[in-house]
Amino acid sequence: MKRVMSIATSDSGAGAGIQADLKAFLRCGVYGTTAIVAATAQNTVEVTDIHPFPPEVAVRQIETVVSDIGADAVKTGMLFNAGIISAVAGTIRRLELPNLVVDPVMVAESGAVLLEPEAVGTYREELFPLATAITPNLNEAFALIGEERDESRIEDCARALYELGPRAVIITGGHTESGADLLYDGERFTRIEGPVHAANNTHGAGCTHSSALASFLARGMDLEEAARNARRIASEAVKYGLGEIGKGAGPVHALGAILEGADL
Ligand SMILES: Nc1ncnc2c1ncn2[C@@H]1O[C@H](COP(=O)(O)OP(=O)(O)O)[C@@H](O)[C@H]1O
Ligand SMILES: Cc1ncc(COP(=O)(O)O)c(N)n1
Repeated sequence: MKRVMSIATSDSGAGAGIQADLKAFLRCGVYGTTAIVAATAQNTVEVTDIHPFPPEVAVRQIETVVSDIGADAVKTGMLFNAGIISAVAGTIRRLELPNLVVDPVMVAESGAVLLEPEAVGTYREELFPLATAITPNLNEAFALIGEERDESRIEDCARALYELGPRAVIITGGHTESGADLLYDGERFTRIEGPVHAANNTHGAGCTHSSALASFLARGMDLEEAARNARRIASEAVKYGLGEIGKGAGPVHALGAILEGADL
């Protein structure tokens, strides 16, 4: 079984973050491991607290897991501050970890700020150059290049992000008119189309997408095939989203499709 590590933050409501990543790994047929860099006190409505751990806590978890279990791919999720981003980037570089997917989480579905504003530069300078792919949503994509969101300029935005050094950029489509993800590999643009579902229960969609992408890269798919399958898994998780859990945007359900009709 391929091994994929999530370096990210705990969501106590378990819709997004590390908890969503583990569910997506299970769905994608890989063995998931975790380095937890911070804890949020969070539900489907709000984030009431964020506790970042000292950067060394992330480093030790990554080293300890990799020295025994190894990793065929890595995804990063919410990293919260510059110190953590820098320590994670340095460790990934030193251990030469393959197939890095960077999901630059900045704002929660509920509106809470999940990245200290001054940490944007650390993402751009230290982590993006190591990435096989970065997977911002439309809002994050424009925020990362310091511009106002303007969907008509999405290709220029992808080009500007590509110039920062990742091997590819995928701007996810949950907040676009078409609902398509946009893949840019420095040569061509590919629209990753698929069904658009009534989008009420999307808490964790981005986390599920980036975890699935890392899983399919670990399993040996090329980037385009991995991106198509990642959109399929994320959109399926939205389709089966759990409206009855919590009072806000319900958590996605990564295992919904395969548990349907299962004898529990
Ligand atoms: N309503 C929806 N129907 C189908 N797929 C969706 C829907 N919302 C999001 N997705 C998919 O989920 C993934 C995450 O997208 P997005 O919502 O843009 O990220 P985030 O959760 O970080 O805001 C993408 O592959 C996107 O296409
Ligand atoms: C700990 C944590 N990580 C990430 C997200 C973003 O979630 P989404 O996948 O909905 O963008 C979150 N709300 N909390």
